[in-house]
Amino acid sequence: MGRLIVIDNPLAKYYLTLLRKPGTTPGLFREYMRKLGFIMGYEVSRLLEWGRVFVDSDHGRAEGFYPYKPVYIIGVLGASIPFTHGLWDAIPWAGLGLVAARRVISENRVDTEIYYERIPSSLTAYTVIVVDPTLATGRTMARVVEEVRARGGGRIIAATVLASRYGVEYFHSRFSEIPLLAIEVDPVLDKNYFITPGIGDAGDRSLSADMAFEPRLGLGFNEPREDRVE
Ligand SMILES: O=P(O)(O)OC[C@H]1O[C@H](OP(=O)(O)OP(=O)(O)O)[C@H](O)[C@@H]1O
Ligand SMILES: O=c1cc[nH]c(=O)[nH]1
Repeated sequence: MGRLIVIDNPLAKYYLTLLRKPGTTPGLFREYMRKLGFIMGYEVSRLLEWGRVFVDSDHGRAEGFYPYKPVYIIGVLGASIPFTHGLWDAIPWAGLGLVAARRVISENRVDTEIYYERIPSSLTAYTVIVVDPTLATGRTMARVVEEVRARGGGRIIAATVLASRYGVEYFHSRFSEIPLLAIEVDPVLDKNYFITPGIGDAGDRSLSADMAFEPRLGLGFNEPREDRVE
């Protein structure tokens, strides 16, 4: 069985708790996803390769670290935009590749269709982090890993917010050597291939318009008003 790393951190679990609530508006959903991306970047950094370096401060020499091997992040569009952004904030020296994928669900079958790719033709020099906020059946993550492999990507790390137990098993049955990091793993994949209890449709919730944006200010933008600005 492959290596599953479930992030043991109350701050991460708190933001996931907020993502689960159906009342979390798209603006806040994106904000919490981005924070989770940063936390995930912090955890992924333990698996990156670091070199040691001497650094001279004004008062003497100390030992420090520097990123030894270049990194590429591959974000899976569209749901992963805020999560990927947060992870990139944590590891800003990484390159960013994008793959757009959608699930095609037919009777008793789910496939992943890739409809856009912007990844370097060779990834041999890089540690590659594949980032997608949900891993339900695991088909999308596996399909994107195949694309990375086809470009010579050797050292790969998979990062998600929420996985299903089934998805983890499927992913590791295909790629037992790839570490998979998740904030949490839920027990059930329902008959529509959704993670249960889950966070709903992460794509819709991450990308939708938000007429209640900045609810903390109580502005209530979605209340109709007469005095429109022309
Ligand atoms: O593990 P899987 O069963 O493959 O499901 C996970 C995929 O589902 C979601 O994408 P979706 O197909 O909803 O597309 P979207 O991001 O464009 O909404 C999510 O972002 C993953 O890519
Ligand atoms: O539970 C799920 C499954 C696929 N995609 C999602 O966004 N959520």
